[in-house]
Amino acid sequence: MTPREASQAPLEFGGPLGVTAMLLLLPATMFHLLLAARSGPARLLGPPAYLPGLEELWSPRVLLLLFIWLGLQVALYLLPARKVAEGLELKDKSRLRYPINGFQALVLTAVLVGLGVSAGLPLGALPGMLLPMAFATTLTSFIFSLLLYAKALAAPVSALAPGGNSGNHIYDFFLGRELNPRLGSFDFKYFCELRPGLIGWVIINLALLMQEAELRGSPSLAMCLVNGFQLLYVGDALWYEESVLTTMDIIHDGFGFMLAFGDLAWVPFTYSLQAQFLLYHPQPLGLPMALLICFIKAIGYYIFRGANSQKNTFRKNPSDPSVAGLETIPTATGRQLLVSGWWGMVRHPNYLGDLIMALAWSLPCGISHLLPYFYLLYFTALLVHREARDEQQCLRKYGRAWQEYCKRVPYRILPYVY
Ligand SMILES: NC(=O)C1=CN([C@@H]2O[C@H](COP(=O)(O)OP(=O)(O)OC[C@H]3O[C@@H](n4cnc5c(N)ncnc54)[C@H](OP(=O)(O)O)[C@@H]3O)[C@@H](O)[C@H]2O)C=CC1
Ligand SMILES: CC(C)CCC[C@@H](C)[C@H]1CC=C2C3=C(CC[C@@]21C)[C@@]1(C)CC[C@H](O)C[C@@H]1CC3
Repeated sequence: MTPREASQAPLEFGGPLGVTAMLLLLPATMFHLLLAARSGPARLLGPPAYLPGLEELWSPRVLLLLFIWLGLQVALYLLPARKVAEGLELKDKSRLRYPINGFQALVLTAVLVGLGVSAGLPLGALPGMLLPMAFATTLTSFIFSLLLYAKALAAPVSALAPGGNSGNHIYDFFLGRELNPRLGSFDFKYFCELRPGLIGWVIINLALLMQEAELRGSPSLAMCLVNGFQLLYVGDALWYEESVLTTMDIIHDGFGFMLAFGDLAWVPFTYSLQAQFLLYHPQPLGLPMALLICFIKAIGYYIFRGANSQKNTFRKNPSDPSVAGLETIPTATGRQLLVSGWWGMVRHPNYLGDLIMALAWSLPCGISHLLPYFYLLYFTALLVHREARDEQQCLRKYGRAWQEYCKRVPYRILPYVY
């Protein structure tokens, strides 16, 4: 790329050195977690009990299964949608169109899996295939990201992501050079963000529950809670699918290894860690404690959904009766910022709700091990970093109005603490 074409956007994630470390560390962490969950001591820190050989990781049959899964999700994506939504305006003033049929894909997948299981599909065998499945998915994500990068090299400058065209090949491969890579109307980033990984996570959880029921006669209360909570989270994401169109992943980040690996491999294989842990380390859970955990989950969900819906309603129609009475700050762009309601409590109330829910997902696993709390730790780091990135973008977008908002609402995620 000539220097004229390279973007001047500041480098993120520690620049080329930082992303090289992440390229290696992310898959290594995922495999460490998969191995630790099935090992006796289930240690989050410290070396794994053993290192699997290639014969344990590589299976052409599992690769075929992965492609069948991806093919099924592509087919469901291409089915007629109840609605086609428009994305935000792009640099060239055009808007892309996106099918809103993610929830339909979840329901149809559940129906197909249900039919398969009643016809003898051994879903309980999936937990035994997680290692080769994660290996096949990592390999697929890597090759897919290489193809995306090669495609992006031929893309016009107007199609590039603001942050992923620094001119450094490794950095751009990791962050993603092209903003919205598509084949015809098929949008790779939008498809990957919400379908194969997120729905795959629910299926892996269900398989772990079925395997537990096979081993111990019935699924444990802890396993049922983890399955129910995470199904609610995925169902909610797909029900409100349209709101993903305004996230930084869609409007700002390119589609490279970070999101391809994150969406396809990281989400299903690490977000299912609590259920994996419970299969190999059953935890007693009494009814009073279960009720308390449900209460924590309900508070988290109430804040998460309340905050996200309030912002989405306000962005779509500021005169909607449910948000019309809220106090706002005008900005030079013509848009307004909410300064009362959920968004007057902290600057990221939705992150607070999400973190409370993350705590509720780990609590059914007891407090004897740190491993099931990995998601909470990782997610706190992800959201603190994401909040800082969003803050920079909002400051660029809204200038003085954003500074005024920060003065009026001084805390970022946790009132009076952070
Ligand atoms: N489980 C997981 O791994 C992850 C989950 N998430 C969840 O996904 C959801 C979306 O998160 P994310 O995309 O990071 O960010 P948000 O949904 O919080 O969106 C941030 C944007 O909201 C707008 N905004 C900020 N403050 C205000 C205000 N006061 N009034 C009106 N608009 C405001 C700004 O955009 P603009 O003004 O342009 O509208 C800002 O860029 C969250 O609930 C998060 O918890 C996110 C990442 C990972
Ligand atoms: C492992 C890497 C360092 C980072 C990978 C990040 C991705 C796993 C996440 C980036 C943004 C995400 C969002 C969601 C899932 C995780 C990823 C893909 C949601 C779909 C989760 C459900 C919420 O309701 C919406 C989220 C949007 C962002």
